[in-house]
Amino acid sequence: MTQSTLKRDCRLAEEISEEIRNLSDAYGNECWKKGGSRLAKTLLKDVPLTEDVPIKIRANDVGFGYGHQDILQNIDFTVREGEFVVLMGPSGCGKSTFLRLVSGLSLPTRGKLEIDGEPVRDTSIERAIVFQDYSLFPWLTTGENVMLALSQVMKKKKKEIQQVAQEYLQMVQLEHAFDKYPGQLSGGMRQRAAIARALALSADLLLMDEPFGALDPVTRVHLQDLILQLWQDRRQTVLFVTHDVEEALFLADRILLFSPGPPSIVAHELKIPFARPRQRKKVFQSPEFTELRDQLMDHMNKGLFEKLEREETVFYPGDRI
Ligand SMILES: Nc1ncnc2c1ncn2[C@@H]1O[C@H](COP(=O)(O)OP(=O)(O)OP(=O)(O)O)[C@@H](O)[C@H]1O
Repeated sequence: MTQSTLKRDCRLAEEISEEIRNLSDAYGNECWKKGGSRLAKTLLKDVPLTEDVPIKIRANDVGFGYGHQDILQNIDFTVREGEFVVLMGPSGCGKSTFLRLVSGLSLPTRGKLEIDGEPVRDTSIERAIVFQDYSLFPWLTTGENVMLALSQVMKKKKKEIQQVAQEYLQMVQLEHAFDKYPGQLSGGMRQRAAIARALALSADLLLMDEPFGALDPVTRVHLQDLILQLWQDRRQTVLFVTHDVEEALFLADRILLFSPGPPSIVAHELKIPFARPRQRKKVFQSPEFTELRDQLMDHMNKGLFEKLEREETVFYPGDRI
């Protein structure tokens, strides 16, 4: 063994023991399974996604409808562990509906939807979701909303849980709102509180439905960077819905574009080649960025114009809120 490999292995051993200490502090002994999987992800965080990475979500001919109206049809794709996948498509095409299916809040009316090789039958603490309408408990303060989520995954005393909740609220610049009720917050603040609550769960799968829709541009940029930073550290699998083309290109490994529908299918898939960790300026100024943005806009416009040619109603984002 050379001196440099010895040094490298010692450093790795130090990192492993440090991580084990952190995990044991954070979760206690009951949660070693979860701790072990986080440890593996932490150690593998800089390893690129390859075909060898296990499949997290598999949709096989998935369909869903309300009554006689089919909303989603023949949805077929896989998402690998640790992938950041963005879902895009015109308003009303079924992106939120698909997130509900993955979360287990609704079940497919046809086809198979699996997570970790098991059919989705119910909701799970391993799947954190940020809804468009924030859905905080109005009778709890902002801090209590985050603490409630944390108490599901941390076996700790109230004071420690309170401290961690404060840290998550600080991440979304909301530490001053700990004792305020959701009704006392602005829409953007409620949205940030819901994001803090979802992040606090450290779930394997993070489902985000237009999480930055109500935010001002500066806060939006801050939260995009935060999500990417946390994703880089934790390597959660993320499904993220947005109407913002630039946001999608900056965040995603892959973009799935739904057709206008209903019923909608996954009409196009775009792989995003920018190296990680990503630097905003570098990405936005690259020639590939402009090319990908134009490609994506072309695909989105094509779907909409086809729909108009069939003389169907086209909805705009926000029409249905
Ligand atoms: N509870 C419901 N009952 C009947 N139809 C519904 C219900 N919820 C949603 N829909 C319909 O399902 C379709 C898909 O809605 P969904 O909210 O999934 O679209 P979306 O792509 O997320 O839209 P947006 O971008 O506007 O949020 C729409 O036509 C909508 O009207």
